[in-house]
Amino acid sequence: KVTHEHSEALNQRIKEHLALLDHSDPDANGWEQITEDGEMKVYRKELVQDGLICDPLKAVHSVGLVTAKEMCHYFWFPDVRRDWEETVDVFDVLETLDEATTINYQTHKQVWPAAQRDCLYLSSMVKVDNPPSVGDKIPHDTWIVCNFSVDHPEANPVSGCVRALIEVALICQTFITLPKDGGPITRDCLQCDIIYVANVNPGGWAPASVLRSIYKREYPKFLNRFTNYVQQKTKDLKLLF
Ligand SMILES: CCCCCc1ccc(-c2ccc(S(=O)(=O)CCO)cc2)cc1[C@H]1C[C@H]1c1ccccn1
Repeated sequence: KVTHEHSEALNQRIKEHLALLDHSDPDANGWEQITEDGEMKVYRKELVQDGLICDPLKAVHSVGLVTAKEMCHYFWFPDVRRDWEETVDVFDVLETLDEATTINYQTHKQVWPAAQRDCLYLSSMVKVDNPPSVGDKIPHDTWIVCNFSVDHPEANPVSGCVRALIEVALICQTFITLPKDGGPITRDCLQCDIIYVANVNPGGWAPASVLRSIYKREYPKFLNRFTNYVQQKTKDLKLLF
C-alpha cells in the first residue's frame, strides 16, 4: 500500500531483504564469519566502492523470551533509541510519515582519525504476511524494520559531518513451543530468530583498518546490547504479537 512518497522504495527494499529468509547458508556465497558469540554469528564481505570500504555486514542470532514484534518495535521506536544505541550523539525525528514510519537524522560519535559521520534515513516497521517458510519450522509471525538513507529538506546537518549512507534491515521471526501441559503461552515458550543486515557507505575517506576494526567491534556489541535491552524491557510485560 502506498501511504507516503517513499512507500515504493520501502516495499522494494523489503522484498529484497526477505530473500535473506531463505536462510541460504551464510557461510556460502562469499560471507566471511568475523565473530561468533553463543547463538550470534556475524559475517562480512570485503567490498570497496570508489575507494571506500563498504563491507556488507550480516548477523544471525536467536534469542529467547521475546517476540519478533517486540524486537522490531524497540529497534524502530524513536523514543527508546538512546536506551540501547551508544554510538549515536544527536538523534532527531525529522518527520513522522505514518504510525510505523519516521525520517530520522543522527550523528555518530567521531572515531579518530576519521571525520564524524551523520545519517539521514527512513525507518519503517512492517509486519510480513505469508513469509517464505524455512525448512520445517513455521514462524508464528515475521516482522521487519528497514532503515535506508533518504534526502529531507529539513535536515539541519551538524557542521563537519560526512554523510554516511545506510541500508539496514532487522528481520525477526517468532517461534513458539506450546507448553506440554496445554497451559498459556509464556515467555519461556518463545524463540526469536533474527537476521540483521547493514550496508554502510562511510561517504568519505576513512582508513580501511580503522573501519574494519570498528565494524568487528561495534556490531556484535550493538546486537548483544540491543537484544539484552529488549529482554529486560519486556520481561514483566504482556507478550506483544
Ligand atoms: C568512520 C566511521 C564511518 C562509518 C560510521 C557509521 C555510520 C552509521 C552506522 C550505522 C547506522 C545505522 C545503524 S542501525 O542499525 O540502523 C541503528 C540505528 O542507529 C547501524 C549503524 C555505523 C557506522 C560505523 C561506526 C560503525 C558502527 C557499527 C555498529 C554500530 C555503530 N557504529
